Amino acid sequence: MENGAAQPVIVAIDGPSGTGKSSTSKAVAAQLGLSYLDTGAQYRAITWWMVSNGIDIDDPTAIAAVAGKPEIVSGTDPADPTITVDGTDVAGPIRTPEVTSKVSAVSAVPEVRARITELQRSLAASAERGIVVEGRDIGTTVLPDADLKIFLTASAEARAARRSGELKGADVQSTREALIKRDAADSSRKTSPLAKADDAVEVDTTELTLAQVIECVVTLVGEKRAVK
Ligand SMILES: Nc1ncnc2c1ncn2[C@@H]1O[C@H](COP(=O)(O)OP(=O)(O)O)[C@@H](O)[C@H]1O
Ligand SMILES: Nc1ccn([C@@H]2O[C@H](COP(=O)(O)OP(=O)(O)O)[C@@H](O)[C@H]2O)c(=O)n1
Repeated sequence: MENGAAQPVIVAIDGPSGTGKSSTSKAVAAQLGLSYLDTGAQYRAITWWMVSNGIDIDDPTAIAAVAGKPEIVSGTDPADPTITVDGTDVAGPIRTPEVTSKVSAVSAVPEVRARITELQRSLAASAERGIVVEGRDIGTTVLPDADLKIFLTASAEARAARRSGELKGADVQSTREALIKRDAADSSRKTSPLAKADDAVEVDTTELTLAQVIECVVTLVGEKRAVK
């Protein structure tokens, strides 16, 4: 685009846990002046609400019945992404091992996905300069018309090493097993499973530094913008 008034650009970044989606998406959005949405945080937030309200996580009917109740609000500034449930800041509580172990079951419930998908589409539509949205089903289901779709991968070993580096003291082997279990649940659910869209660019980050992955995505966005 000429005269600096770039059209909004929508970037979808999907992939399994620990492939670098959050770090890459935040940095790309910040560099390009775009909004940023962590959709995993939204699924974690609704899971946190279910746990806090004593909903039986093994009962999809019970989850479906209350899926519309919590008000989940995401702040989309990549320098300060926020997440609240009914006005309470839940950025910390949504990262506990308990929520992490229950989020796949809650996010497999179709009523939960419908609710959260609607929020995601509305945030993407209102992002004036565009947005980087990261998750599991963004390119396939939430934003199938995204300008650019990226699917990040990495070996289970690399992903487990990265995650246990974050969770101080966590043992790599048990982190690896937990990751593999969550990926299997996310990939095998019926409603919008974790999957690469046919038109997504796959980037294997196993041997790349975070800076290299960011540069790769920024370059791909530039190429898309040039032909828009
Ligand atoms: N290419 C990379 N090389 C090394 N570490 C990375 C790379 N990408 C991300 N990380 C680190 O791995 C951890 C998980 O990354 P994150 O972006 O949260 O992954 P995801 O959102 O896919 O689960 C973070 O500590 C991050 O700094
Ligand atoms: N678009 C998305 C994003 C996350 N999720 C669910 O939310 C969970 C947490 O996502 P996350 O991105 O915070 O996970 P991490 O890989 O960052 O630990 C995933 O394991 C999925 O069960 C989903 O179903 N669809």
